[in-house]
Amino acid sequence: MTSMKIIDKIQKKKESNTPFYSFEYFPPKTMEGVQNLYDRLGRMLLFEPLFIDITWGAGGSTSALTLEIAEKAQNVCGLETMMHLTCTNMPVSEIIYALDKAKSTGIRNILALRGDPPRGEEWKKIEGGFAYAADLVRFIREKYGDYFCISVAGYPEGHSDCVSKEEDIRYLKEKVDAGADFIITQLFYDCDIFCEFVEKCRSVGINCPIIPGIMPIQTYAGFVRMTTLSKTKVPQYIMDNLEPIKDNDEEVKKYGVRLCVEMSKRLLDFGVEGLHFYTLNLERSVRKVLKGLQLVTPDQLSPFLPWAQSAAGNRLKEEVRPIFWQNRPRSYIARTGSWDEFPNGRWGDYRSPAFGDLSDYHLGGVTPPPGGSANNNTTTTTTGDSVVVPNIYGDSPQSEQDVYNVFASYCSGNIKRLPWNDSPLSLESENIKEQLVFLNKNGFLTINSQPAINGLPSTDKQHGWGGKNGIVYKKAYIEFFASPENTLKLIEYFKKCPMITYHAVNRKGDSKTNTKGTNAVTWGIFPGKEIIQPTVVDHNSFMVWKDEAFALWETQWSSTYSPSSTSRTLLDSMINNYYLINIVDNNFINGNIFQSFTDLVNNLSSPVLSSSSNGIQSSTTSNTASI
Ligand SMILES: Cc1cc2nc3c(=O)[nH]c(=O)nc-3n(C[C@H](O)[C@H](O)[C@H](O)COP(=O)(O)OP(=O)(O)OC[C@H]3O[C@@H](n4cnc5c(N)ncnc54)[C@H](O)[C@@H]3O)c2cc1C
Ligand SMILES: NC(=O)c1ccc[n+]([C@@H]2O[C@H](COP(=O)([O-])OP(=O)(O)OC[C@H]3O[C@@H](n4cnc5c(N)ncnc54)[C@H](O)[C@@H]3O)[C@@H](O)[C@H]2O)c1
Repeated sequence: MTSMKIIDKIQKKKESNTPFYSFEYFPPKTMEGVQNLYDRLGRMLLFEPLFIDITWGAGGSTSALTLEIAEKAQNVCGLETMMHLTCTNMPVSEIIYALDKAKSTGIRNILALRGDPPRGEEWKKIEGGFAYAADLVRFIREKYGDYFCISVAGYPEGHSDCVSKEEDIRYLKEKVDAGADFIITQLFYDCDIFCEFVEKCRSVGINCPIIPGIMPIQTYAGFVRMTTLSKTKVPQYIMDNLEPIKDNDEEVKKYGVRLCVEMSKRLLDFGVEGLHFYTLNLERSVRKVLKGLQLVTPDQLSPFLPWAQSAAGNRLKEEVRPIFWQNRPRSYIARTGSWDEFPNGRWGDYRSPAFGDLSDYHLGGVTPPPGGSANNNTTTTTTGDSVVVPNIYGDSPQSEQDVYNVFASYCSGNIKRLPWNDSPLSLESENIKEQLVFLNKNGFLTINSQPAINGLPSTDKQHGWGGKNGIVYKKAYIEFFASPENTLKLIEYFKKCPMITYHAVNRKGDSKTNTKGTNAVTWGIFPGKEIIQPTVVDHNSFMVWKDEAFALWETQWSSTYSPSSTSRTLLDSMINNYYLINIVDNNFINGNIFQSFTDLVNNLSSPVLSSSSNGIQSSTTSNTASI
């Protein structure tokens, strides 16, 4: 395909008086995700977007992949592609490399950005790099003349670093004056704010197209977390509309589509040339919005009917939902690809194209603060170390038992968050709270769990999911850190428990497991549907998650102490030695996942005779509920 400048394409659309739309994608985290993104790009090609664009990971973390995907999208998929390029950590030589590479592969469109800082850091200009997007635009024009069409970012609510909206608009004008051809805005949910922004831009002489960035709401939790972290204004009526349906994922998605259609109509009436969709690598909602706006024909939609997908053999792979990320909102937002196809899915499938990296600029570059940064104090410990005390986790730990007590305090509700858990235990854990406290006090440091459920109404307040008239099931699941000694003892114990499956891995990657397969841990039966299996435990995802899990321990907790402090040394040693383990009790009818821990604490090295050991004996269990 001969590539074209997007600004010329916009001009042509304007002449024919037809609105356009475009789709943003990000580089998926895994190679399987990348492969599936290509499939998805191929399918979305049928919608005939004016262009697509590929983001540049925070701090250049995805630069090679961004270049590769942009090239394939342009040359293999035949999509007009715009590559994002940021200044973060980029010396001029690397900027030239990226632009030369783009040029040599036929890409003619660049979104020039300052970029967000790498996770957990403040933005800094590097030696020999650029400080602002305007400098990058100027540089591209100087070195490449008119070859590239350049777009830049605009912020209807003002950029998070800016002193005032007026000043931000002045800097936006500087980018346009430096040679930018058009503007794409940050997402927003209040159209009035966008319209005022455009009017202010026009009043200071910004005359180029200003394209609104739109993100369909995919899940209630994701939406609330994302808009809170990025401080995006949400009109009250949207929150009021979501309130009664917030527990019904399918309804939330449908509302997200309706809202997007309404917003898009308003924006088109206002006179925007086109709509830019933040797809999060998902296709279903965007497809429905385009259908709602009558911008696509039935022919363009038909290949996406369920039977066509099934014939392509994609169904099985799209049903996989690893459980590990359930407590991580940022990962959760970036990786909820699976929710697209299965409204009850919890966490990203590592093979899904929507399985992304942690850095999501839609959060406005906001990284949740480490453990106590919001309320840190410097103090001197009994050992004389001067440390920053993360109040949020209590006093600085001096022994492993102190660390155990922090985890236990979280489960008993005295500490509100842990590095892996942004909010307190959920209602789902109420009946197993005491057992979790016991585990943690004894050195099994839990970060995730679910109790066994043997058939409860899908509307059950504590355990239900997925809307009305269903029946839901869960296998008991616990994920925790444990010392190498405790890990070995547990593994020995599990040799006599055929119904227990586990995966254990330390930071270095030494892994132990008694299972290879993908294990369904949550499923539901709904009228007129096949079994819905939203959550699985899966080895490959676990291995990806373990890097994040150990990194969180370090970045959110141990690194908040000074390097020579006792607490830092202690935590670092635990991080380097402990195993991350998940166990599933496959006997969801009468298993007792906590038995093994009680036995170990009581120095019993194997089960006496429990339901988990033979899989058939019935016992009274405190963690199983039935209809
Ligand atoms: C459509 C879109 C796509 C994006 N894609 C990515 C991506 O792929 N990867 C990524 O990491 N991030 C991305 N971002 C996020 C963006 O990189 C961040 O918001 C970043 O913090 C600002 O980038 P910018 O290009 O808007 O910066 P700039 O325009 O340089 O502005 C940055 C800040 O500096 C201020 N400023 C500008 N010029 C001056 C000056 N001369 N003196 C003083 N202050 C000044 C501005 O008011 C603003 O507060 C995207 C944002 C949008 C809206
Ligand atoms: N619960 C389900 O099976 C299910 C299924 C489909 C969809 N959903 C939807 O997914 C979203 C989130 O669901 P969720 O309830 O599973 O998410 P969650 O984040 O509340 O789940 C994490 C689970 O781990 C527990 N946990 C957290 N920290 C822990 C720790 N340190 N030690 C031990 N356990 C800990 C929590 O109490 C909770 O039970 C909701 O919108 C929900 O409707 C849930």
